Amino acid sequence: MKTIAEERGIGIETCTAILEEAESIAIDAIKRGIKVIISRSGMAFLLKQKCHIPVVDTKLTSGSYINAFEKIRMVNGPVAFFSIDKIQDNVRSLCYFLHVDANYYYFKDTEGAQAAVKQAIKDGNIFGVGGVLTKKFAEKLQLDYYTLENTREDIETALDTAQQILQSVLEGERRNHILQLHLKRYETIFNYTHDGIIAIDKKGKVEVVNKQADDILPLKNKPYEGRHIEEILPETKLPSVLQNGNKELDELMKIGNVIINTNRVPIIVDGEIEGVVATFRDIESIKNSEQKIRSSLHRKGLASRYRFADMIGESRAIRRAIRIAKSYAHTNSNILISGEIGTGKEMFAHAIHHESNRRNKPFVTINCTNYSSQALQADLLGYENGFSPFGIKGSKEGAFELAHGGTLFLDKIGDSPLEVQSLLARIIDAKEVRRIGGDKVIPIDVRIIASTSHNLTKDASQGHFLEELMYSLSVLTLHIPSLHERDMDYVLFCDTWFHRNFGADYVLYKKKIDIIVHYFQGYEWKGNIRQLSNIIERISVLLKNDMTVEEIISTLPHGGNELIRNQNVTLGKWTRSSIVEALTASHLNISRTARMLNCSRSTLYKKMKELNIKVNNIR
Ligand SMILES: Nc1ncnc2c1ncn2[C@@H]1O[C@H](COP(=O)(O)OP(=O)(O)OP(=O)(O)O)[C@@H](O)[C@H]1O
Repeated sequence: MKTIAEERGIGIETCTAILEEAESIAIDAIKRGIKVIISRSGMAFLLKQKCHIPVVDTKLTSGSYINAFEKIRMVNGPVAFFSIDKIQDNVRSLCYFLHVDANYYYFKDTEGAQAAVKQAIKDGNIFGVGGVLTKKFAEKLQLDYYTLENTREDIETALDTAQQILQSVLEGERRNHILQLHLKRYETIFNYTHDGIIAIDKKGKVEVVNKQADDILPLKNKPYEGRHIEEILPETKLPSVLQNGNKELDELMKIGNVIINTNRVPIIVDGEIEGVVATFRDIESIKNSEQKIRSSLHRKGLASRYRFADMIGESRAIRRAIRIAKSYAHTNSNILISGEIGTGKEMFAHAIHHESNRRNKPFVTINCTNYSSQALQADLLGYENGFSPFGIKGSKEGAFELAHGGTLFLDKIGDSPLEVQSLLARIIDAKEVRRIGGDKVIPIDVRIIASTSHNLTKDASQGHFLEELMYSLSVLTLHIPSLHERDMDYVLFCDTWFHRNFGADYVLYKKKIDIIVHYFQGYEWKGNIRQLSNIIERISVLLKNDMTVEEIISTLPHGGNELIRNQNVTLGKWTRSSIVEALTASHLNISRTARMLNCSRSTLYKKMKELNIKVNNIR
C-alpha cells in the first residue's frame, strides 16, 4: 500500500499490527493528527467501533479470490470461506461452476472468527480461505488455509476513498474553524461591547442576556435564559417587534429609573421572524463617555470650542446661515465658508464639527495665512526624523493625520501659496498622505472645512487660486452674512458682551451703555463681529475708568465710513493721554491695549515711540 500511495503522491503512514494491538496503535496515530485510517476488513470492522475518525475498509473484491481458486481447485473436499462481510455472489457462482464444495462462515469479532474456524473443521472442511484474522486460528487448529490478499485495484480504491474522505474532513474542519471564529467574535463583541444586549426567540423566550444588560436594566427572575421576556422585563416592547417584524431604532425609553437609548431588531430568516435582538445604552453612560473623549480632545487642544447654541443673533440672515450649516453638519462633504473678515466663519466651522457625528474626533485648525509654503506643508503632512524643514529633531504628525476621523479646518485658504494648494488638491483626491521623508502612505478620513474672505472664483480666474482645489473644497458652500446685513443683531451682541464684562455692575453703567449703543446705529462694521467685540471691550475698560460718554464717543470714529477707515487704524487721531489711559486700563498688556484701540501691536508700538510713551514691564 505504501508503494502505491507513494506512486500516487499520497502521504500515508503504515504499520503492521495484530488485531489486539490495533486499537492502541490507532489511538496513538489519531493523537499525532492522523485523520483517516485504512485497514483490512476484520481490523477495519473493529477500529470502526473504537475510533472516532473515519476508517476505510480495503474490501476483498472478487479479484482477490481469483488467485485463491488456483489452490482451491486442487483441494479434494469441502472448502470453508471465512468472512466478516457477505461473500460476493460472483465468488459463490465461481465455486458453483468449478464444482467446489464451498461452505461459508461469517463472524463479527475475534471470538466469532475462532468459533467459525472450529465450526468449519467440525463440519468436515479440509481447507480454509479468508483473511488474517481466521488465518491465525486455522494455523492453530491445523486447517490448511489460503490467506486472501488485496489486489492493487482494491488498494487503489481504498486510497481513493480515503483521500475523498480526508478532503471532506479537512473541509469540515475548515468550516468548523470559520464557524468557531465567528462564534468567538460574536461572543467577544457580546461580552465586551458597552451596549446591553438581550435576544429572544420566536416565542418570546430569552436566549441570551449579556452582563451589560444585567448591569443597566432592572431585570427580574434570574436565570433569565429560557424565561419569557415579560417575566424578566415587562416593559421592553420586544414582543411587539416579534409580531410586526419592524425594527425600531434609536428610541429613548425609561425603564424603572433608567433612561436608555435602544434598538430593537427582528431576526428574519427565509422571510420568517425567528426572534428579536435588543441593544441598549444607558444615556448617562453615553454622556459620560462622550464627556471623557471630549475632555481628552480638549487637553490635546483638538476639540471644537463653539456650538450653534453659543451664537448670538436673531436676524433672518444669521438664522438662515445657521439652518444651512446645521443641515451640512450631518453630511461628510467638504464645505467652503465664505464671508467678510470677522463674520464668524471659524466659529461656524467649530459649530458644524460639533453638530456632526465626528464631534468626538479631533477638530484641527490650520491657519493658511502668514505661513511659508515649506512650513505649511510640514504642518499639513508631518515629517519623519531628520526631515523637519526647520532642522528640528524627531518626527511629527501632520494635520491630516491628527484630524483623522474628524475635521480639518483650513482657515483663510485663499491666502495659501499655490504649491500648497496643489498639494491639498492631491491629498483630497487620494484620501491619503505621506509624511515628508516618510515611506508609509497613511489613509485618511477627514472632512475639510475651509474658510475665506476672498472671492475664490475671481482669484481662480486670475490664476491666484487653483480651480481644481476650489471645486474640491466647495462641494457645499456657506456664506456668512456681514454684521450690517444682520438687522439689530449688533444690539444683541452689545447686550450680551456688556453684561458679560460688567456682571452684576451692569445696571450701574446701563444708561451710558444705551447711549453708546444707540450711537452705533448705522455703522457698517467692516471688521464685523471681531471689530464690534474689540470696541465693546475697549468701551468697557474706559467706562470702568469713569470716562464720560462724551469722552468715550470722542475716542470712537464718527460715522460709519470713518469707522470703516479706522479698521486698520493708523492711530493718527489717538492722543498721548488716550493711549496712556488705554495702557493703564489694560494693566500694561500691549495686546489688550492694541485691541482696545483697534490697531495692531506694531502700529501701537510705532505710535508709542512717536509720542515718546515709555513703558516698563510691558506684557
Ligand atoms: N454669532 C456669533 N456669536 C458670538 N460670537 C461671535 C459670532 N460670530 C463671531 N463671533 C466672534 O467674533 C470673533 C470673530 O469670529 P471668527 O474668528 O469666527 O471670524 P472669521 O470670519 O473666521 O474671521 P477671519 O475672517 O478673520 O478669519 C470671534 O471672537 C468669535 O467668537
